[in-house]
Amino acid sequence: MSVESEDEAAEHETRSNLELTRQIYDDVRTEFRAWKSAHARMKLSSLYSAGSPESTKKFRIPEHCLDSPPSPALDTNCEAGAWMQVLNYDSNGTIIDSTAQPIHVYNVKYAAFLPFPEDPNFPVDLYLDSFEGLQWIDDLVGPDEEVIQFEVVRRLHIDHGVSPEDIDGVLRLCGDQEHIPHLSLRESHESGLLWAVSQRDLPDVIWPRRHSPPHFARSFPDPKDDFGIINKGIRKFCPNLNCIQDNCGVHVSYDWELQTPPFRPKEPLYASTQLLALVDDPCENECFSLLSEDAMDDDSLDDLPVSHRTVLNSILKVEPDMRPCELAVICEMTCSNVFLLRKQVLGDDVKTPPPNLTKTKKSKLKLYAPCAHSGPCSSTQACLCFEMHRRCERNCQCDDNCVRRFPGCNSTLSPKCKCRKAFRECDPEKCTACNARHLECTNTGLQQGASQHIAVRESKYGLGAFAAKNLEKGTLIGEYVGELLRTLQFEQRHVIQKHGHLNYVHGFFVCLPTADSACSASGQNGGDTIDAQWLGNPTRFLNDSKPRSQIAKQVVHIFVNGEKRIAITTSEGLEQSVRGAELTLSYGEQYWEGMLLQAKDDKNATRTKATTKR
Ligand SMILES: C[S@@+](CC[C@H](N)C(=O)[O-])C[C@H]1O[C@@H](n2cnc3c(N)ncnc32)[C@H](O)[C@@H]1O
Repeated sequence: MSVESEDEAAEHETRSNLELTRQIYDDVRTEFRAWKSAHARMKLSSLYSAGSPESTKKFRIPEHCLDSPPSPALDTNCEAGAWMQVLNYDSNGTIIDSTAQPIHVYNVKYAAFLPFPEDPNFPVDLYLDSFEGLQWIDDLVGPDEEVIQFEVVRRLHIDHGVSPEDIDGVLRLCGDQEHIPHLSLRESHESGLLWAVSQRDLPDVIWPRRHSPPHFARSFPDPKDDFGIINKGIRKFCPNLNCIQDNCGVHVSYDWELQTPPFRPKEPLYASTQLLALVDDPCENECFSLLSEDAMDDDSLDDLPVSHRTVLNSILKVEPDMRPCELAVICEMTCSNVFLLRKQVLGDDVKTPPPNLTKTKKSKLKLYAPCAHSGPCSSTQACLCFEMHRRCERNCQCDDNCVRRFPGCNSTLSPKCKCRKAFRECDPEKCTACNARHLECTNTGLQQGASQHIAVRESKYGLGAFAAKNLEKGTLIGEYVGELLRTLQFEQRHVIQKHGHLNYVHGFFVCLPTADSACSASGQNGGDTIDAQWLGNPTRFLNDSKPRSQIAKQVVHIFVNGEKRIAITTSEGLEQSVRGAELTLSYGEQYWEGMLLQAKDDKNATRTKATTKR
């Protein structure tokens, strides 16, 4: 076949694939629309039968109004000419009447929806300001389009045998010609149409000719690439080691890369013979510390199975300085063999700390991120914790005995407990004297979920929390829990809650002045806030003690295994909170300043609106 005819054949195939794809697209779109409207009708009829008054109203913006450009800012006079037509339906779906109402046009470029749209006092500009810096994703493939494309791909591949490569080409061509945003099937192991679809619960569309979904080869890291496998796997879990949630949505920030730095091979800090200094007592597994000098130089390990070598090699990349006695247990080998193999693999030179492996992005350090680098946590290693003047915590990748880590207490006596003084709960891994591991220690209340029974009932300011029994001073009443908000969400919620004069947001910014120096900056959630409006426990009903009450409680921000949490306790200064008394705490002047300012602004806005109308 000549070169020209080969080209022609390829062109012909592309053209027929394109026609086929267009045809399939048309079919799938028609089937999907039919399914969707049947689905919507079913929903609507269930609403009618439930007799919901809302179901008899529908809103529609007349089409000619959609053409008008949105006005740059709040357009109170509706100059852009946008109207909303309100149609009233009876229970048979017949229109009873229709009225046209002018609508305000906001340049809502970023906000998904506007709260209190009918309330002229809502601070729209302030609310929209909090969305600054966000933008639409231009090439977003909508969820409906994704379902349609997935089905098109399935039919092309299963019914017509088109290869994944050709499908990619023809989808691109079709998308470009018809201006349909599209994804290629696989862009990386974490992006592309197939990956996006695998992340969703697809709607249960009943396609006329449903087959099993296509299986396209997915790429996995090379089985010999230990770090590739670890780094692919760790993304499935929450980076916070205290959390056991897979695909956790609470602790994972938008900046995954920074929050969970990939694991990298560690450089050994000790020469093999220097490991002898780390052994106090020889282990019972043919301990290397008992080897004669001659035997130490013998590096013939002929009898060692290959699988043992492979396992040890992998572990040495992650923990090169682990004691041979411990490694021997993990690898099911004798301690002497571990020692000899380590010597063979890593040599016997004293290692100097390697150059910086982790380049940290300083501009993004607002969020808490654990440190991850080789060598000790010092200025030479670009250690994030060192730079931020904070302690290393459990999520950091440094050794357990890193000097920047809080050492834990070695005391069973509460006034002497270093952890209490530093506003930390005792650490089950470090505080052995008080037996924190088995939760015998009294400084583990938040970890144990300890709380006091609180009665919730009407108070002077809406609902309030009341002591259900006499409470001794210093008693942990409970933990202030709710949704963990990032700064941006916090700003948005704050505007809404202040407007409603009901605010359940509690910040982590404040820290008691006597706290450990690590307190102000460190913590997995430093800089975040807790919002108890929609989720919480009875501590959300503690009102403010203004004017000063005799039974004020205190809020303490406590470190629990590297995370900041909010404990509410009865004040140390007071003898006892009696049964039936209202439990209150001080919200702080700032809280009320914000709320009052807002109330004043609202009043002024009403007055201005009224004057303008007149
Ligand atoms: C965390 S909530 C407390 C529970 C609230 N009373 C309820 O009914 O859900 C805080 C809100 O309670 C009200 N509040 C609490 N203490 C108050 C006080 N001393 N004076 C006026 N309002 C107060 C305010 O509306 C405030 O935004």
